[in-house]
Amino acid sequence: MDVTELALLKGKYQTRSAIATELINLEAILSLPKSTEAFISDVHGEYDAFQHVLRNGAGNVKQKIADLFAGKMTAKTIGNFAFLVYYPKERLAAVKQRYAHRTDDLHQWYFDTFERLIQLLHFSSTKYTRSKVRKALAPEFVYITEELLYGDFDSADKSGYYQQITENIIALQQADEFIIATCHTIQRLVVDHLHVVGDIYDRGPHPDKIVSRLMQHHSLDIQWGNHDILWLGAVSGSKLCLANLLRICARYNNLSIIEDGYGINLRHLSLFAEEHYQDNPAFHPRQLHSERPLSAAEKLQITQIHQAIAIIQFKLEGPVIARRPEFNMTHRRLLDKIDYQKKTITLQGKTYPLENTCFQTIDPKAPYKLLPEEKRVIEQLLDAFQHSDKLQRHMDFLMRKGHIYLTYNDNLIFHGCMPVDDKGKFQAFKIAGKNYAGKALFDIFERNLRFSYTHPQQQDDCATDLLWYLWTGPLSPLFGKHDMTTFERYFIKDKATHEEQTNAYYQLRRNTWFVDQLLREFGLSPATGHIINGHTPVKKGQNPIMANRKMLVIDGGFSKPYHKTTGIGGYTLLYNSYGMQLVTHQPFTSKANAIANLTDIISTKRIVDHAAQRKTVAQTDIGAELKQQVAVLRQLLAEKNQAVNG
Ligand SMILES: O=P(O)(O)OC[C@H]1O[C@](O)(COP(=O)(O)O)[C@@H](O)[C@@H]1O
Ligand SMILES: [Mn+2]
Repeated sequence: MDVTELALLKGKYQTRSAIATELINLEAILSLPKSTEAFISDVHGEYDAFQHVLRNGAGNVKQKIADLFAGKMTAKTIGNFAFLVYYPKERLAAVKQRYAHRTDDLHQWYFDTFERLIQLLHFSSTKYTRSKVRKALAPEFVYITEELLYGDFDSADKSGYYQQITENIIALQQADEFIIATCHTIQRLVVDHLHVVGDIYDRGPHPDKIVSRLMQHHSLDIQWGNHDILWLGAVSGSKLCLANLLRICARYNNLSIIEDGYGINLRHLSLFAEEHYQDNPAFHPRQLHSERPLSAAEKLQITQIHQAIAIIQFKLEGPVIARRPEFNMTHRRLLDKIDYQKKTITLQGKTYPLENTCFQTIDPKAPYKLLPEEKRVIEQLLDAFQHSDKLQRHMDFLMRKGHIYLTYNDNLIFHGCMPVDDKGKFQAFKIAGKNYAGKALFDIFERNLRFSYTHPQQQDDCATDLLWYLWTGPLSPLFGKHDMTTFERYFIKDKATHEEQTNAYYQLRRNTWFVDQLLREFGLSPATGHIINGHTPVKKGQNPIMANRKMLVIDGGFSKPYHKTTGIGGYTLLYNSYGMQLVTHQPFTSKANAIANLTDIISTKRIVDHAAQRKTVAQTDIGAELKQQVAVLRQLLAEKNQAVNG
């Protein structure tokens, strides 16, 4: 606690009774059970699946219903009730249709539902103070809900009073609103704090909706993923980050996020592409079966854009790599390793034939030189990105809530890896003549990102180039692979060249000694800490829980294109007062399907660890702050008591 906070606290509680009341309050809070945290990762634009997980409290809502109504509800009733809590509006519509001409039955349903919801709300809020619960209630229903929540239903004197309230809710046509508001409050209370472990953006269709939804969330933090960095990088002035994200949008048939989502016009790029590129199978957009099939003209247009932006990207890479020798990426300057006549490329001494080439805008004598139109297109796009209000708001939010890593309640959270050598020694990266490794490496990247973000007009400076490095550099903690072989995958058949060698971190993190060393590096205790990562999809047959249960990887693949390799629809991790649980989600098909068939996507829960004793708020980071306040208030009270007692 700093001096101003101390002064504020002293100023706020002037009288002895005010201090005593606050002390009683704080100490009571410290003894409450620790609230529930949920971790989610690599959502990659899959808004509906993400929403579902928020609505079902990462599986927690159903668990609470099952615990509370054990022996009183069948599995089917539990499922029905759970879906009402997840999707109250849609489920209400179905119920009202069912009871269309049976008002009495509908009223009975309302009475039963009010009672169950209030019981569930009560059960979900026992860990919190009344003041916190009040903040989670819809303002228009605070009074009514509190009466129902804390009322004494058994007292004969009051039973008429409660009956009057519930009957009036129906008579005054507030029943639906009340049910919807209460369900939202329950959703909110079952998970008190959300950690988003990176990669909100790219591949899936609606990252913008995810960010808008997160902006409404009551309590969260974000660890940036390499894909999020592309978007932050573009707004910070990196043309390379911009070219990469556009290329990925074209590749996944997602250009509408740019145009419709963020109101950025792609006309110049599209016209340029149409003029210079033809059809090319290597650049066809990937399409999932569930999507509306593209017309031939649409497909051709995206294929042309895809090639145009990919070539701009490869051209832009040359000068950045050249001006930053400390990036050690000279081998990634590829356009000067091509024999344009023979259509071959020589990599590490080996020559490969090139296929699906589209090098017509490249001058073999100056392969990295942009055509004047290419220059204009990318500059115009950068300007548009930097002037989209909505994108700016979203990126501001990502900056405000985001970090490269976070330590929170004993745990270390980051998206990718800590770059290490085979022995587990932290690898050093040189920035402006100085070496950074371990925690210092994470910190210097974050400092540069914040600098670049606040200086968007500086586009060729080191801080901005480092943003692109974070996307693809061999020592980037967000990437963690030696090369990103994008070029090879478009143009070279030999799959050996497509391989992306991973940092030794991904092997070593299976070992307890290694995880302990990392926790210590960040000032955490190996006895209580965990590391939580996203980034690498946990493939079928692999275990997401490693190193004596201290290392947890929760990229289960929300991303639809990865469902085949992971076999599941994603993981979430829950950390409550009893310990940690890993929740596996089945692939999510669509919201409409989930509601119509009541198909939940939670499959299994695996206990990661189980606390012998329930953890309390006192054992959390917030608890540590509260304890400091308690100490200050105690001292203040002692001084005041002494003054009174003389
Ligand atoms: O599957 P795609 O779209 O070709 O993307 C592959 C690229 O994505 C990456 O895996 C990075 O994205 P992730 O952070 O989602 O793993 C690169 O290593 C790789 O080159
Ligand atoms: Mn990633």
